[in-house]
Amino acid sequence: MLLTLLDCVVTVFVLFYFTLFSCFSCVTSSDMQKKAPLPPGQFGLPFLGESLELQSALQANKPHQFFNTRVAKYGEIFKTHLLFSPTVFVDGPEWNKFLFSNENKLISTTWPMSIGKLLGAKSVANKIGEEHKWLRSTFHASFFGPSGLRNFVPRMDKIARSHFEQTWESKGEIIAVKVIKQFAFSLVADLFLSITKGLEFESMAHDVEAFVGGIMKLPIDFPGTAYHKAMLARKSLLRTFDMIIARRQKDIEEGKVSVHHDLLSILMKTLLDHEGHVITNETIKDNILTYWIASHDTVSTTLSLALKYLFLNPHCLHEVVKEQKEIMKAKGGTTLNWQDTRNMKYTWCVIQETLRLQPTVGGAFRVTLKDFEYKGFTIPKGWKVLWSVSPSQMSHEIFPHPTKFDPRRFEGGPPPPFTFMPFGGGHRTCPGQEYARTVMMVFLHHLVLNYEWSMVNPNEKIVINPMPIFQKGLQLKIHKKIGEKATNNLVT
Ligand code: HEM
Repeated sequence: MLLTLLDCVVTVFVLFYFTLFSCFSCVTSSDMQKKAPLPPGQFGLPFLGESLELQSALQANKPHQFFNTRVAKYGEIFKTHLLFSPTVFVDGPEWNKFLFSNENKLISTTWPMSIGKLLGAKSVANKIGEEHKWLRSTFHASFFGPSGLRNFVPRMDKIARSHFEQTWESKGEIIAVKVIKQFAFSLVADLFLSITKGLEFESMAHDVEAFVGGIMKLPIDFPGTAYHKAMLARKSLLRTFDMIIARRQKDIEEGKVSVHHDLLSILMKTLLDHEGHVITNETIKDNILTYWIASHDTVSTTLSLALKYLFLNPHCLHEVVKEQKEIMKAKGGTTLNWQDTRNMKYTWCVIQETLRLQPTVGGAFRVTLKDFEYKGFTIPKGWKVLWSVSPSQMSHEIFPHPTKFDPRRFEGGPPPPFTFMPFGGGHRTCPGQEYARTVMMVFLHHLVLNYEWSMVNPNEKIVINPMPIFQKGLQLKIHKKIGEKATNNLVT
């Protein structure tokens, strides 16, 4: 009750604050009489703008409808008011190209302060310019690019097999999203920190859940709120990281572990920062946390959606099984390697088609750094611009029969530039995409060779908040393949 009251007070305060901010932005823009006009469109209700309309489109899992109705009314560029800020939306690949080539010149990343605080001052998400570039290339070169990742595919293969044995083997029915999240968590805990079980594993699992549960909630740092729990989880995770780092330092000095053992060891021992010093512990901790959180729901959501589409399109599942059997036979049953995951071409088309039809990350906000003109309209400094993947991914011209699940549309080369961007673009394009692809290929390999599944409710509702969420967590009936069908008796 106290919390409900407090929620109300804080909400009113936040609304008041943001309205003042928005009014200020509007006054600034009214100074620009000589400039091109503002884009057409409506700001909607006081305080709330058109946030409720967007929210209801997301609840109905039809975000493109919010944009399409306005594009039909105003044209390819329109203004609106979302999440307490005047916002401009522009449709089409030409804008995507413009936007992503002007990062840090005309626009910049913008996170609510509350999220920035949770991720930490040294997080890649909070950095811009040279430091941002350096952090990304450091993580790419050490682990998240092909040259780093290829060393870890056999280990992913091992973790996947153990996951299926422990979690799927004896079950008749599962809540798929929950179970796949456990897989994603085990992978990160092992590959980033070499933690596979025990108290540290359990406490991090608990903390990551609390962190993810509070990151998108009202930012009230008061005992009992989801945001407060997330802040506590951050502190607890950093304490655990400290203990692991201290232990690792000793182990490396004593030669007990290789410096290429996992992401942590690689970061601790083989990397230098701008000034030629070893990367700091603060930078390591904030970024391990950021990459961990960024991977947590994205991979599990995408895989769960793929399982749904494969169940609803058995001919596609048949193609995936065929491809995976061929890969397994060609290697005589040995552990998967990097090249195997890149040979899974049709399976990758399935994931891309999944991300086209039901994007895991629907888009992002940017803030404008100065007034600028686009197509005869002024976009004022301090406004937000919203980039959304949905409109072009559901365009009839670019993707004929856009509502049809058709992985083969991705065969024979990528779609036209800036039309299909599930991992974003430009300076902030997802640095975890190769990792995500590899993990998803390994998971699907073991899944389709060993299990059959059916959806308990093929019409299970999905809402977007902010990622697609199955209302019942995707209930699946599963069935282990046996005898002739089970072809995955691998040699380890
Ligand atoms: C299917 C899975 C995934 C999808 C669809 C996805 C999508 C995206 C998108 C669209 C962005 C750009 C957001 C923007 O423009 O502001 C992004 C950023 C990011 N992603 Fe992913 N992601 C996925 C998986 C992962 C994984 C597995 C990791 C880590 C291992 C990761 C780490 C990050 C990080 C750290 C950023 C922020 C980059 C920066 O600010 O420079 N993502 N992701």
